Amino acid sequence: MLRRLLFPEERSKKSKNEQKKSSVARLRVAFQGVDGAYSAEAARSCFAGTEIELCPYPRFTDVCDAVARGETVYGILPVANSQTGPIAEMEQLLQRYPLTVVRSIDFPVRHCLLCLPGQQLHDLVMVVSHPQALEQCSVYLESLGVQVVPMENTAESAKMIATKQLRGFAAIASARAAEIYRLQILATDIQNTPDNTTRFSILQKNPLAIPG
Ligand SMILES: O=C(O)C(=O)C[C@]1(C(=O)O)C=C[C@@H](O)C=C1
Repeated sequence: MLRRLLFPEERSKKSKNEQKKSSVARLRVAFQGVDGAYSAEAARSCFAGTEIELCPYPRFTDVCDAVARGETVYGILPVANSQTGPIAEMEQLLQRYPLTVVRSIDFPVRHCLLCLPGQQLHDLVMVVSHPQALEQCSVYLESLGVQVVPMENTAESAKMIATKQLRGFAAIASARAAEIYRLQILATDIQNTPDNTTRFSILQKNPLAIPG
């Protein structure tokens, strides 16, 4: 107690060290896209109760590279969807990289239509999103009758609309992406099937063998 009073700087040094240690100890998980992507949400749900550090990468192949190089302990990939089936790109990546699927979860994917605050359905000329999300919402999109443009990631599409303040644009993404990028939700549950789920797999380079 007395030492703390006499040397307060010692305490702040220690807490900085502790902070450093805890951030090193956190499990790094690579995902494709930006915050608010379904991959990130699925990783949070998969590691619920464990402190993880979500590490964004632009492409799915970068996620595999990050795990293969040891930059992150885990990576997460969307491997199949309840409506559209197995995702070919992921099957190829799983064959190409010497990585092991250590866990898989079926994550509910509830797509929303997001735009700048104040915009209405009749203002829209273009909808952007990941090709998988566009396919999963094809019925709704046909009814909208606007131009559809594929992008790398659902949350990235939302982020682009917010950053560039794109009027007349909407993104198909999660409700979480709307919150993060301060967009308005024009419609919810726009996927073709109400119980739409995507299977996400967690990858690891050298999983520890369980003794015994
Ligand atoms: O774009 C995202 O947010 C992703 O996580 C990718 C992805 C996919 O590739 O299937 C994940 C879940 C949904 O099925 C739509 C898109």
